[in-house]
Amino acid sequence: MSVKIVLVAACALIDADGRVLIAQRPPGKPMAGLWEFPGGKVESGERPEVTLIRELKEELDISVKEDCLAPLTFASHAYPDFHLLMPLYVCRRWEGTVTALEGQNLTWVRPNKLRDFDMPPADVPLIAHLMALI
Ligand SMILES: Nc1nc2c([nH]c(=O)n2[C@H]2C[C@H](O)[C@@H](COP(=O)(O)OP(=O)(O)OP(=O)(O)O)O2)c(=O)[nH]1
Repeated sequence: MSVKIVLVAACALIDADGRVLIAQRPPGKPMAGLWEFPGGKVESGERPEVTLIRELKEELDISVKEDCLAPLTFASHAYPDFHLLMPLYVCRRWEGTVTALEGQNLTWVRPNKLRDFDMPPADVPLIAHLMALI
């Protein structure tokens, strides 16, 4: 049986206090209300770093340089209707002020508090990697 693999690039923005930005998926979308790392689907022919730079501008109004995106780990998770493959980058440096351009709720959280937020199941194993990093 074939499975649809969906490639999503995600980023943990980390502020000077070691807090990570998460965003709440808006109503109407799959997994609405869950807290996730900013990012989005990698379009055909697009490099994941380019996806992230594009999504961070569209969603958060910040400019990120490619050499400020450091790969940390990835999620590989079987959802009922697709398989998610999601590289997680970290970024500590950007230009501009983080602004919720799509009306999404945003919050900055210490990694050891991420478990207090409902996140997509694919994201749960990523928390330990952020705790180890910060
Ligand atoms: N951005 C992001 N997506 C995540 C995370 N964890 C996780 O399972 N996902 C899933 C949710 C979606 O199925 C997919 C990301 O797609 P998306 O946010 O660009 O698209 P979407 O579901 O709104 O769908 P679409 O309308 O753009 O087609 O990856 C995460 O931490 N960040």
